[in-house]
Amino acid sequence: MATDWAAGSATELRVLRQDDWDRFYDNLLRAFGGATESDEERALWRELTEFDRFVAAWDGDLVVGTAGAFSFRMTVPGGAVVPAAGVTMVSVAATHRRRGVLTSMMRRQLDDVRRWGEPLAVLTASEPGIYGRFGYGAGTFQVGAEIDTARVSLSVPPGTDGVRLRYAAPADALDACEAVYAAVVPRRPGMLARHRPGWERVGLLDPEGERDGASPLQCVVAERDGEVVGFARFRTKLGWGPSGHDGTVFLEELYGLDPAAEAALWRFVFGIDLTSTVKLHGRPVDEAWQYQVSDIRRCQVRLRDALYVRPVDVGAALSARTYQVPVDVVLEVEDAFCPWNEGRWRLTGDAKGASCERTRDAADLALSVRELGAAYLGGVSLTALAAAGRVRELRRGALAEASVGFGSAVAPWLPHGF
Ligand SMILES: CC(=O)SCCNC(=O)CCNC(=O)[C@H](O)C(C)(C)COP(=O)(O)OP(=O)(O)OC[C@H]1O[C@@H](n2cnc3c(N)ncnc32)[C@H](O)[C@@H]1OP(=O)(O)O
Repeated sequence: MATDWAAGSATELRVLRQDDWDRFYDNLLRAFGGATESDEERALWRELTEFDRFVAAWDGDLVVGTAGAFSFRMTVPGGAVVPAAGVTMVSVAATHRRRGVLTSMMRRQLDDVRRWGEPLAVLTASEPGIYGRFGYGAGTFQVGAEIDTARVSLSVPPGTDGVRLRYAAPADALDACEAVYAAVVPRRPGMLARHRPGWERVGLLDPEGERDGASPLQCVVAERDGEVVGFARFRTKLGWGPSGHDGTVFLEELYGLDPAAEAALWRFVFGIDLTSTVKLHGRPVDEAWQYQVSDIRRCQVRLRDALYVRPVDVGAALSARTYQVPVDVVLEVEDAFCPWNEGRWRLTGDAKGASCERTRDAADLALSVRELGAAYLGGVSLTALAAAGRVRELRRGALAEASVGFGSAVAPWLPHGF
């Protein structure tokens, strides 16, 4: 069995065995505050664990560190769905913190991802300060909002009235909802294809302890001509104040195959009787509802970092996506943690395809792999990163060319955590 040693600690890394999963997971839960969770949730995460891609750090017979990498496939600009290691379940016991255990797990993991031939690693971070040193850049952002639906109305596009809505038990509608999800995946960079059975059930987890007094999960499906064209999952919590009802809708998921299907679902969510607030989180930054509301200020929109992206094989990652306009630039890449990426790469590409090869030519832009990760999905502009001092233009005009090329007509979006 392969082993590594964390610098400065007597901690050994081993691939996770089935028998050790409970100890692995208990370390993770404790690091996240020690909350208990339902048997159903625990069983599902065990089912989703890809044991040969997960490691535990051991101090003698104690699990003191955990990390895993799901074998995701992620949409990239241009619509290709590309292998990406979904880094997950990272924890170090507080008794063993700040001794390099995380660093040793990240070292092992990125070496593994390279060996598996996956060009990208992605994650959602518990704290934004942790992963930059390992080459991850924030590549997608997401919108949360608290909408005063007593005062904010929604104007909807033609065709919305032709969409029929009906309630369904979330589990009964699962297959139809999954078909909608699968159809939407190629449309936005950052979306994850359901790569293994079980992922479709993550959205149905509904532990009572996490409802905070709200209803069990509800589901409404949108249909046109008998076909399911969208769905929303949400909870409601009714309340009564001195002026009457002040109920809230907690929106968990909403997908539509076309603008009218989406608008019908949004209109429904805005209009549920006895509610006057809609709270939502994790939505795309460019979603249509923001341009359909009568008063965006009363929606209290806020932005948050979501998916962190790390090119593990710069050449493969940059040639897997397409570019909005033709680009021909030499990138000088700095990557201290994965030195195989360091040096100059010539990227040539357009909306049809791309190649990215080693070169000795003079560099046009200099940046670290973290900035490349941030810009990769098209949601963070190289021009903005240059203004922040994180990208250097070495040939006049190269920044604008690359920045437009790397952009995406639709904002990248990570629809769910992992
Ligand atoms: C993808 C996911 O699963 S995200 C979930 C991450 N897990 C959590 O947040 C659970 C609670 N926290 C923990 O378990 C741990 O504190 C961890 C995993 C964040 C860090 O583990 P440690 O073993 O203490 O990290 P390690 O000692 O390897 O630190 C490496 C470097 O990162 C820095 N670092 C570690 N944690 C943090 C942090 N939360 N914020 C900023 N910097 C950090 C260290 O200071 C160190 O910096 P240096 O190299 O300049 O000295």
